[in-house]
Amino acid sequence: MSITSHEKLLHVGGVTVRFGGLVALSEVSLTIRPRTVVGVIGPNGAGKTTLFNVVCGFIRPETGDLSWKGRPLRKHRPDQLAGLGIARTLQGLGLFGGLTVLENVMTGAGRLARTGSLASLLGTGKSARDERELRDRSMAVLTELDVAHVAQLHPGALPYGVRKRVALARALVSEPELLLLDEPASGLSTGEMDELADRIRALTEKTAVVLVEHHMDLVMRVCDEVVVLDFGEVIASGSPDEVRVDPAVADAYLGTAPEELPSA
Ligand SMILES: Nc1ncnc2c1ncn2[C@@H]1O[C@H](COP(=O)(O)OP(=O)(O)OP(=O)(O)O)[C@@H](O)[C@H]1O
Repeated sequence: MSITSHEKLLHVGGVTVRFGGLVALSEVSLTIRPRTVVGVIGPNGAGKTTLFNVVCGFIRPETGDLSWKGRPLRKHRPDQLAGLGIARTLQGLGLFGGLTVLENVMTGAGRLARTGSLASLLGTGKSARDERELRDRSMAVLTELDVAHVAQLHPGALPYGVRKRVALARALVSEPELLLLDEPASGLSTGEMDELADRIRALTEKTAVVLVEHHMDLVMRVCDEVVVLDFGEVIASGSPDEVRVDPAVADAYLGTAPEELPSA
């Protein structure tokens, strides 16, 4: 069945990025449909983070285009993402050490800020009711992620796995239609990774997810579609089952026979 434009949430078309003489992305295209999980995998240096950064507006592609819900996405900046309905978590988490967990989560509400909530938080348009609503919403997301008990603590004092949940809560508070996750499983225990897998699947009730991840077992378990990059090129894409048996993928992951790739 062909994909009609209204079914495309995000489309990346023929994107090329160069750093000096190095081609980090070469004619990369991908489409994210609503409420699907798309994994972006590939060996070190394949271009995954660069692609993530292009979508976030950190890096402008040399050629190619992006569209969001059928409209061109040009010159967008990372601080505009929440307003568009896109949220992200970064490898480095990027939590503010001087704010409590609850305040950190409240800062993720850029999209809601259009109605004044963030302005209220920042004291630029005082509205106690807006702030209360944002607080309640932030607490609800923290509760959903089982970290409400640390709401009044500062993130620096918390275990890494808990901080990762706080970063996820901050991304989710804006109720994004697309969530970009950069290596969400790094540093997590096996149990935490299982919870993360369930969480990502549960998110698809409302949200599409792009998952840039090294942990193949997580990717194969939660993704509807997997895009494989190698040296900046898309060398394979399809369902986890299709990608797992693709010889080009095994070649890219040196010495890894297709049957040795983790099963779903
Ligand atoms: N700012 C930059 N300046 C120069 N080269 C860069 C820059 N960012 C990335 N690169 C290069 O572009 C290529 C793609 O890098 P990228 O970080 O996107 O890969 P990756 O798939 O995310 O790798 P990893 O899995 O190791 O995080 C690599 O060769 C990298 O060295």
